[in-house]
Amino acid sequence: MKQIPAFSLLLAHFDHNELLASLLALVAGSPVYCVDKGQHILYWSEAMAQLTGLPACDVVAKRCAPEYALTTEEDGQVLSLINKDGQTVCLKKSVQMVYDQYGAVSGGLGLLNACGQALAKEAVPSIQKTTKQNFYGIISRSPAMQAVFQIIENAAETTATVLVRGESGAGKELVARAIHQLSARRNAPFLAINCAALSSSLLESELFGHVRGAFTGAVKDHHGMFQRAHGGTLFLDEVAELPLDLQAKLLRVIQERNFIPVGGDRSVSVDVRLVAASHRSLREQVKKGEFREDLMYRLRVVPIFLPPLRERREDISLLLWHFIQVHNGENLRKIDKIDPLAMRLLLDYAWPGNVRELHNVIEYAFAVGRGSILKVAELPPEFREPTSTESPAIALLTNKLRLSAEEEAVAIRQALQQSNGSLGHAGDLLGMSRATLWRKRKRYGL
Ligand SMILES: Nc1ncnc2c1ncn2[C@@H]1O[C@H](COP(=O)(O)OP(=O)(O)OP(=O)(O)O)[C@@H](O)[C@H]1O
Repeated sequence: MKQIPAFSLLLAHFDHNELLASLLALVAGSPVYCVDKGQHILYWSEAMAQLTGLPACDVVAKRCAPEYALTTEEDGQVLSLINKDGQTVCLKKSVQMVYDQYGAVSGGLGLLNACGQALAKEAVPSIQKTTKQNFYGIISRSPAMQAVFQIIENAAETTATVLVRGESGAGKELVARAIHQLSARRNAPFLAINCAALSSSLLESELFGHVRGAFTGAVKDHHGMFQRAHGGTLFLDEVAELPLDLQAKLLRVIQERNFIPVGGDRSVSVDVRLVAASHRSLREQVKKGEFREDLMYRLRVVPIFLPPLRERREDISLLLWHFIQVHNGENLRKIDKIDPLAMRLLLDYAWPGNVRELHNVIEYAFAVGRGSILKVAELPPEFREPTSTESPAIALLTNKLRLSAEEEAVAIRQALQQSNGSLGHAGDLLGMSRATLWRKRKRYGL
């Protein structure tokens, strides 16, 4: 064992567990982590979670990614990674191996220190090719989304019609915008219309325009979206809701690149790239007789499926920190920590409203709470309503499910740390009375 001066004095003076706990508490604000000899993560400081966007609960007890490996050869190596804000950061890894009493490696401790600018530039190209966590404003590190990014890149080079399928709030419009931005049409207009939001006649007039006198109130010619998007991209959201008569008109524009405005007698030629989106399956709509099969095939030349957020859980913490960062910039409040119980609730939630809902949750926390820690009480009410698939954290809050003593002790320790030892505050976080908390604390020796 490597000895530092007065090391034995230190060991003799303190209880070893207490000493270790205090040291870990001291370094929690630095990007420090620890692995066992099989490179499984044993400890992941709060600063590591902040830096990488990966909370401890997602990585502890799992084998670390190769870039985080801790071996003597890795000491002094430079690693570049994309942080939770989507920026590439360059870090120097300092490694301290830990040996057992026979001199065999039993694990390692790692510390990441920021490197200089020049190194950061050198490291950028290779990492950007493999991991894009911020793709034209679409934040994701999920493999399924990385595949979507590749399809977007390839499709953008063509003028093929794209059909994006995904639940509400999953980012369909962002995909359409990314295609436009990446395409040669980027300097021409990008226009978006929701086909479910307007009545059939209004929609027709909005899409194809009308001539003066076409109907009561049509006092002058009106250029529709197809004309205004000439040379650019038109995003047709909720295309499955398009009435059948307008489906025929849309098919004609796609096939012949021209249309006749409402009340007009001359066709207008246009060059517009279409991106359509739907939360429904167009195939199902075709089966029900509500969507034209020929139009479906014309629209889904390049189909893109956006998985819902609950199927790409690795994106939850990344998105949470992304939106926190955005709101931190508004100077109303600066959140630099998410209470562990709140994080568990957020990670376990089903997110029916997908990323839009996640953003709303962060906006809510900024509206109702203050201070640097996002707490359970600052989450919208649905996070505190017990459900049939309760997470252990909810269970603890509602006292419905029994946690193992170990899990309960961890939750109590975290809540006490969070509230600087205040029993009242920790009890609020845990949903326990002061007396219950006092008793449990004594029982677990906390
Ligand atoms: N991966 C993402 N990264 C960052 N922001 C996202 C992401 N996905 C969605 N958003 C944000 O969530 C909101 C909803 O996204 P968007 O409008 O693209 O979804 P949508 O699937 O088109 O929803 P709808 O069908 O309800 O119109 C927007 O504010 C968007 O910026």
